[in-house]
Amino acid sequence: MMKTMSGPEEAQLIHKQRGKQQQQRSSVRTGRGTGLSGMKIYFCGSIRGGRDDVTLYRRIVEKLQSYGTVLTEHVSSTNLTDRGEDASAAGDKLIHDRDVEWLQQSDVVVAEVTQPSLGVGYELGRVVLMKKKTLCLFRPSSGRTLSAMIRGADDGEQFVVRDYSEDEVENILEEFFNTLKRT
Ligand SMILES: O=c1[nH]c(=O)n([C@H]2C[C@H](O)[C@@H](COP(=O)(O)O)O2)cc1CO
Repeated sequence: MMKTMSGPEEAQLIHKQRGKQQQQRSSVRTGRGTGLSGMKIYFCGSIRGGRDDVTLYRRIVEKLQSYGTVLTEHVSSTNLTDRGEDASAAGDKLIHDRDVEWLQQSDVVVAEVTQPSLGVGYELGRVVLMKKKTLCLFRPSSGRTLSAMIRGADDGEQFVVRDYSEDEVENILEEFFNTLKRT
């Protein structure tokens, strides 16, 4: 279980995040190890909404890393519990502000929306206003019905919702990034 952070620990977290951002900026500039010349990808997946799909998030992030830098790689970490990165209110503000900044920096957004999550819903609402190319992935086999506020936001172009089964995930991502190459 993750504990609440002290002031110095929080400062260390910010320092680590800044380092990561700088590293990401430099790999984006060089395009090293990236498919679509250093694309920045924001991946959304449930954290406090429940971690049932974390192994699938890992698979998605691994595939996304062949196309660019995944700003939110931590979402797919099996070490991250449903308590999130930090339980204190100060930590929450850091997480929120950092993630909104990453959303703004991102070129494309991919969200796994099967496990309902307030945070993912919020991120997608912000992203619609930012007019970023967005792919939402939903598994009907879960027995859930996706929120109308996500399914109904599909405009067939900028914001797309795709039903899929787990075994197709890599192919669907390939298809999506191939269409980006053509646009
Ligand atoms: O610790 C966190 N770190 C973090 O980056 N997030 C962001 C990224 C995820 O796409 C999304 C998950 O939201 P939620 O925790 O409400 O399920 O919010 C959310 C939390 C915890 O809410």
